[in-house]
Amino acid sequence: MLEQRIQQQFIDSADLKYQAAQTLTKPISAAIQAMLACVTSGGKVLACGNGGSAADAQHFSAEFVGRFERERPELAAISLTTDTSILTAIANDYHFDQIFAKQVRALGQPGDVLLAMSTSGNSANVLTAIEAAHEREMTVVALTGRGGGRMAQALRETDVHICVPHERTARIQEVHLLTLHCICDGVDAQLLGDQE
Ligand SMILES: O=C(CO)[C@@H](O)[C@H](O)[C@H](O)[C@H](O)COP(=O)(O)O
Ligand SMILES: [Zn+2]
Repeated sequence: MLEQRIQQQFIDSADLKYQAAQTLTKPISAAIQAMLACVTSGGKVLACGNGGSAADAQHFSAEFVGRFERERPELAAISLTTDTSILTAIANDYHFDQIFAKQVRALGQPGDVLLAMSTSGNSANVLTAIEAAHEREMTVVALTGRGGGRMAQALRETDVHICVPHERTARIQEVHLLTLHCICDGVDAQLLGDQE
């Protein structure tokens, strides 16, 4: 019974990945172009999300700043989920909804990219970060699921929306992680050429 349950999780995750390969290829390609244009013109990616998506923001920033699979120049990315002094001060003095938005207003410059992740598309602190990014003339790359929630309405035409066609947070997160690795791989390929 337990083993069957485990196998079903693998099957569901793999099925969703096959399905998402059809629908997400175009927006992921657009995200790669947006991030490449940003970092090659002196910009940076600011990444945010809650819970598992906070971990994804950090995972992504580590691969941009450190490396992904190949040696290449460092790429500018900052996860907005890591500084506990900033996070606790903003949540304590203002509101939890502001923890990312105030950092975006502090650090964001025109031409930077906000990588905004929410499986529901409804996290208020991610939504306010998107508004702040628009104020700063940044492009938003949004990773969502469940139809995109309120984030789908908040995005502009010039933004990129990668919406995983599923309802379950865990499955959506699994495709988000694959998407982030596709972005790292695509940016590296554009910078260094296709690997032989
Ligand atoms: O990782 C998980 C569940 O798989 C959780 O930590 C999850 O990320 C948290 O419940 C988040 O607060 C969910 O937020 P969101 O994806 O709806 O924006
Ligand atoms: Zn999770």
